[in-house]
Amino acid sequence: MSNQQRAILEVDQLSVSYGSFQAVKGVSFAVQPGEIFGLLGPNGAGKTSTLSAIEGLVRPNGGQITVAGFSILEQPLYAKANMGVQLQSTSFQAELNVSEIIRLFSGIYGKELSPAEVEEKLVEINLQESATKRYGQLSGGQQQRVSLVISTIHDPQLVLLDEPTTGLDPQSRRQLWDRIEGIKAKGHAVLLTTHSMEEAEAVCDRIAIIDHGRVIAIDTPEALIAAHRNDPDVISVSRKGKITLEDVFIGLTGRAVRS
Ligand SMILES: Nc1ncnc2c1ncn2[C@@H]1O[C@H](COP(=O)(O)OP(=O)(O)OP(=O)(O)O)[C@@H](O)[C@H]1O
Repeated sequence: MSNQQRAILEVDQLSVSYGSFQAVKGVSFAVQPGEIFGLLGPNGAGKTSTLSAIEGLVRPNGGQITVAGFSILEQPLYAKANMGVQLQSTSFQAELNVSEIIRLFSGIYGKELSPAEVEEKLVEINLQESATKRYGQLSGGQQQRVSLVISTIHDPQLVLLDEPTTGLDPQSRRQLWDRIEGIKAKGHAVLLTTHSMEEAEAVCDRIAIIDHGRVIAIDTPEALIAAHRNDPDVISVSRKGKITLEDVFIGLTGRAVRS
C-alpha cells in the first residue's frame, strides 16, 4: 500500500444523464483531507448534477464515487454517514424554531444533543438570541447559518455546499468563509460550488472549472492564473490591466451567456 494520504472524496469518470441528455461527461477529481475544493462553471455546466450524484440523489450512468473510502453506489449508508450536505431552506419546517430544528436534525443524524450542546451550536452560529424564533422568521443569512451548522452536526469528513454564500451580505459571507476554514482546520474536506470568483480565490485551495459536463481545468487559483495569463482570450477579457481568476474563467469558457 502506498503511503500517500487517502482522498476523502474521489470522483472517477462520473457521467450523469437525464433521459437522452448527458449533463456530466466523465468528470474526475479528488478532494484531500484539509482541502477546500471549488467547482466552478457557467450555468448548466453540470456542477449541481455532480454534487447530486455524490450525495446519492441521482444515479450516475457511469463512473465511481467514493467518500472516505466507501462507494456511494455499493455502500451508500457508510458513504453518507461521512458526508454533510447543506440543505436548501425549503427543507426545513418554517414553523419550527431554531433550537427545535437543531434537535430534530441531531436525532436524524443519530447524534442526539443535550440542551447544553444545542446551546453551544446556537452560540457557534451567533443565534443564541434567536433560539425561539421560528425558522420562517429568520433572515436569509441566518437561515444559511442554520443550514451550515446542521450539515456539520455529525462532524462529517466531507461537507458539500451548493452556492453557500449566494445572497449573503459581506459580513455573513466572511463569517461563513471562517466556518468553512474551520472545517478545513479539523482536517476535513469541503466541496463547494460558487459563481463568485472572488470566493473561489479567497477560500478554495484548488478548483475545477467545468463546462458542458467536462472538467476543462483543475489546479490552485494561483496556478490557473499563472498558466493562462498570456492566453489571448484571457487578455482580451481582462479589465484594468490585471489578470484575475474571472478573466481566466471567461477566457476558458467563452463570453456567451448560457441558455
Ligand atoms: N432533473 C433534470 N432533468 C433534465 N435535465 C436536467 C435535470 N437537472 C439538470 N438538468 C440539465 O443538466 C444540465 C446541468 O445542470 P446542473 O444543474 O447540473 O448545472 P449547474 O452547473 O449546477 O448550473 P447552475 O450554475 O445554473 O446551477 C443543464 O442543462 C440542466 O438543464
